[in-house]
Amino acid sequence: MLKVKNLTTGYDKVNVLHDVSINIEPGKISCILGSNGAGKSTLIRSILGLTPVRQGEVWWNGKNLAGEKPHNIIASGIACIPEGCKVFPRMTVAENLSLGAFLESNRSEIKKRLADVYAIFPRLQERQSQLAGTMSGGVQAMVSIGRGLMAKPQLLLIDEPSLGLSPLYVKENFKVIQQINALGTTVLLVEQNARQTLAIADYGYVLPQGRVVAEGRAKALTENDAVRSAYFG
Ligand SMILES: Nc1ncnc2c1ncn2[C@@H]1O[C@H](COP(=O)(O)OP(=O)(O)OP(=O)(O)O)[C@@H](O)[C@H]1O
Repeated sequence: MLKVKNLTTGYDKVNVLHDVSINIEPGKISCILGSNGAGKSTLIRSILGLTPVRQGEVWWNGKNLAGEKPHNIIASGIACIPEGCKVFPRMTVAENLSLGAFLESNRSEIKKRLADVYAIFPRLQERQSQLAGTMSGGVQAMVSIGRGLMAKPQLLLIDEPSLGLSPLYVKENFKVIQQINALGTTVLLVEQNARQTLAIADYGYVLPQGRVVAEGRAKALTENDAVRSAYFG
């Protein structure tokens, strides 16, 4: 579905990703594990066409994305929930969610998607008229995930959904990610929180410093000694 082949890229004169290859299979939850500054967000930026690929290729549904503009990549079925699950604070919950469907003009389809998001997050329906910036970080994270779903993507990229959230909200949102996947959306989860991520993922890549040093089924990675000592303490 999505193949990143031998990707090397970075900023200015420095490369932050080196020869990175990943393969995202449809219907699964895949994850990229790495600590601060490992290059996780840069990988997402390269997939979305925001950071140009210096070497290597990104293939999406059989098409090489070289030179493709970010808005065309988004329109082809990839949505991204950015790091820190940011919302537009002066807009209501419903307005934030509607923005996620900006490529869809059919009003009844938008209404249906909104109903689907409210079914996943009943709390957002209760607060649909509230300004997003006045809500707790955990509820803002739900808005951000909901906004990603409003695009009805084939592939949802989620950049560190646990960042800054209390353990309770992390647990709740990870459950929602599983639920979203069970409803048919392929997920690529980029995280530092290895334990909880591997608990819901099918397959993972370990990217400590811009290079993939280990990959495998989530269960095998959980049992991998190098991964355990680096990420589980
Ligand atoms: N726009 C930019 N210009 C220059 N350097 C950048 C830029 N964005 C990121 N970097 C650098 O690239 C490296 C990788 O950053 P990246 O954000 O991809 O890492 P990350 O794994 O997502 O980490 P974090 O969890 O801290 O966001 C870091 O050293 C960072 O300082």
